[in-house]
Amino acid sequence: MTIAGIILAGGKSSRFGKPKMFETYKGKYFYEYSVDACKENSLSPLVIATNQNLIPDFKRDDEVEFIIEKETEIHLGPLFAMYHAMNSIEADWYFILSCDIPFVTSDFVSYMISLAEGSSYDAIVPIQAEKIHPLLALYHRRSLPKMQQILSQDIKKIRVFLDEIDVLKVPFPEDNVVFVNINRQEDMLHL
Ligand SMILES: Nc1nc2c(ncn2[C@@H]2O[C@H](COP(=O)(O)OP(=O)(O)OP(=O)(O)O)[C@@H](O)[C@H]2O)c(=O)[nH]1
Repeated sequence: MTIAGIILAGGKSSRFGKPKMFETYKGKYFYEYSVDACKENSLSPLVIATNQNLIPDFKRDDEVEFIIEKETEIHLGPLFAMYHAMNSIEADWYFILSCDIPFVTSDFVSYMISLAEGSSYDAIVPIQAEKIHPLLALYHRRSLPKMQQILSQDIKKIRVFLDEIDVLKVPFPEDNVVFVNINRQEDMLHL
């Protein structure tokens, strides 16, 4: 079973006001927490999906590749970015990680991966207090055609895609901080 790691680190960061993947927490860029959690689980290939404008600020790392969206694609959102990256990489499963979740841990990634072995689900997605976290989740290669179909209808909502595939929803306790997600400057108060 091959599992690729895909870190989504593009988008507009319009609510945050500046590219949030380069915000720091305890001396590390936000996106580096995702990189490290993937490395510790030997996810390969390990890629960062981003765009040309952001590329210069990422640290060079021999273990990390970049998938770069074209100028016309950079504002198409996470569902497109997932599809674009997954479609360019050969793997059975893809671990998608959002760049704005600095509390993501290797143990979390490891637990999610343990559920993928032998699984016939199309996606394995965490859920906490009834909130689903599709940008910290595993997607099987077999979900790609449905993703493409949804995008071809100009639908950008991941929820619509999830309704069309077979999803294992994995419950996490309410006090688990892994899912703390930074969208606005005031969210930094939770760190
Ligand atoms: N590669 C890539 N990643 C994206 C894109 N849009 C969003 N993301 C990533 O998806 C995750 C969730 O993004 P959002 O916070 O919903 O969107 P955003 O554009 O980053 O921020 P807002 O403008 O504040 O909505 C983050 O990790 C983003 O970096 C995109 O078009 N390309």
